[in-house]
This record gives sequence, structure tokens and C-alpha cells, in this order.
Amino acid sequence: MKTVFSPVELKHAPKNEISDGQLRPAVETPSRAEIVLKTVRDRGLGEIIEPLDFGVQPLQRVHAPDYLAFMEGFWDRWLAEGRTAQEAFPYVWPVRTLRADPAPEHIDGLLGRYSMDAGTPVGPFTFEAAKASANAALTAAQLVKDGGESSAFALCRPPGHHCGKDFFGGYCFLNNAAIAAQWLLDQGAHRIAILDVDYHHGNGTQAIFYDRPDVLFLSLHADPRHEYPHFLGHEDETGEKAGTGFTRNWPLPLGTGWETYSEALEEACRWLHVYKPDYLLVSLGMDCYREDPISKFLFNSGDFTSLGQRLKRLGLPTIFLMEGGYAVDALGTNCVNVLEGFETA
Ligand SMILES: NCCCCCC(=O)NO
Ligand SMILES: [Zn+2]
Repeated sequence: MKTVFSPVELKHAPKNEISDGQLRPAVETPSRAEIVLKTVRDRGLGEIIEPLDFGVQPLQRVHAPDYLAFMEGFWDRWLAEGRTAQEAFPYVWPVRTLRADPAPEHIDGLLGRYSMDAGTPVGPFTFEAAKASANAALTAAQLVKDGGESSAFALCRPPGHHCGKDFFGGYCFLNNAAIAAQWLLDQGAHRIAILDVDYHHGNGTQAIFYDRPDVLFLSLHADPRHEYPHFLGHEDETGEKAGTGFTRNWPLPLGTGWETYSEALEEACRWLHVYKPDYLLVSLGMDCYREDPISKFLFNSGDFTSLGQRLKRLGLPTIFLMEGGYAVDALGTNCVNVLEGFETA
């Protein structure tokens, strides 16, 4: 299986985040990509290629122009305002009774308008890295569509599945899976399935396709009553309008291990079998791992191999896109276990 990765992704290097109610060292660090890349090489998974640059058009097919313009110009604006902090945190949002429109002009108002949490700092190279990550996703999609590959791995960092049409959050700034899905549809695909196996619900991906039948969104994740993103990912969210029935969520209890998880996965696989997508995109987070520092599922490393083996049995052209996973020492092993399990099933 080929891996697509750009060293530009490493330029987003957050120092801190806000979590557990305080400023803490960031967990979404460049070392995550470095360890996965090393393991891909050490285990001989396959060729590693750099992404093509697909430009801004595929981004505009998913994200709002004002959001893209804001992110593109943010750091220069931050400096022009005389801000000295090396990474910017939102701290005020247009929640209930407040208005997102007319858009404020103040930089802090704009930061809040275009974000969902305070845990995702924006630095000088964040958006450049996010675009490289999205290009990795698009290049992997093109490899499977045109390149004679039945599967491919996009080593995406920063991740994407929390990012909505016009907001960043959960360490995500562009929705890599949504961008790749929309690109495949624009290239002639009729149906795309996105299976999100990250520990956290992919709220951004769900919202982007919620009213559409051409993208089936399936997500297995920690119950949002007890886990981030807290406000989406419940079982009763099944799509709306023409998209009714094309979203399915399996919120699972904290402490879930492979035995329980694999039962929910079987249900998701049945939906995939019925839907018969032209392509399967897997939002591949490894934060279901028992040693993950911010998560509370109980996967062992061998369970990631089982996950890959099960997905292979679907017999679909498959694009894997990396999402979360913060137990850095085991991240490479756990990620390549999925990919190798898929390849050798
Ligand atoms: N700081 C709150 C937790 C952010 C979740 C990031 C993630 O792994 N999402 O899949
Ligand atoms: Zn996650």
C-alpha cells in the first residue's frame, strides 16, 4: 500500500493546548507523523510519495470561502494586530442568543466565529500544513481512482474530522475526508462511504454531508455524553432531508474494548454492504488504544490488525486517512497494524 505524506505537514507544531481546564502541552505534535512514517518504512508497507498540489478548488467544494479566506490570512492579521503570542487561542464564541452575523471585525471575534473549541491553537504555519494534509488525502484518493491502487494511506496531519464547513477545532483545520469524498464525487463517483473509527465522533464530517444521500457517514466513537466533542454523535442523528438514513452513529461507553466495538463494526459493515459505495474512506484515528493519553477505550495493538482485516473483507476500493491517536510511542505500530492487516487479510 502506498503512503502519501508531505514534510510541510510538520510545520504545524503547536506547543500548548487547553484541555482539562488548563494550558497543557499539545498532544497533536509533528512527532505523531514522524513515528508513523518511520514505522511505514521499517515494516516495508510500501512506497512513500509526496502529494500533488490540488490547489484551492477542492477546498472550496467543502469549506466556506470566508472561512478559507480567514484561515489563509490569519497569521499576518494576528501579527498586524501586534499580537506577540506564537500561537492563537479562540476564547469567545457566538453561542445561544449571540449572533455570528454580521461577522465581527475584531480578531478575537473572528477566531471565535470560525472555531468550535479553545483546545486548537493556530500558529504561523498551521494553514500551510493543513493544506498539505488535505493534498495528501486528495493524492491518496487519486491513486485509488486513477493510479491502479486498490487502497492507499494518506498520512494526514493535522487531522480533519472535527472541522466543519466554516469552523476549526479538535486539532482540525480542513476536513481531509470530506475534501477527498467531494473530489471523488466531482470526478464521477456516485456514492462515497466514510467510516470514522476514531475514538471521537467526526462531528465536522457528519455535518458537511448530513442532508445528502451521496455520502454515507458511519461513526463508531465514545458516547458524546461523556466525551469530546460533547455535542454531536448520538444514535438518533440519522441525517436530514435527502440525507435521511445516510448517517449512522454508534456511541459506545467509556471502557469499550474490541469485543464490544467489533459488534458495532459488524453493524456498520452491513450498512456498507447495502450501500455499495464506489469508494470507502476510513477516518483512521488510533486513539481507541488503551494507552492513549486523552481517550478511554481499551484496544490492544493487535485489535488494530483485526480492524484492518475486517475492513479488507468489505472488498471496497479504500482510502485510509489518519485522524487522531496520541500514544506516540505505539502510534506507528497501531497505524501500520491496520494497514498491514488490511493488506494481508
Ligand atoms: N482537546 C479535546 C480533545 C480533542 C480530540 C481530538 C481528536 O483526537 N479527535 O478525533
Ligand atoms: Zn480522536
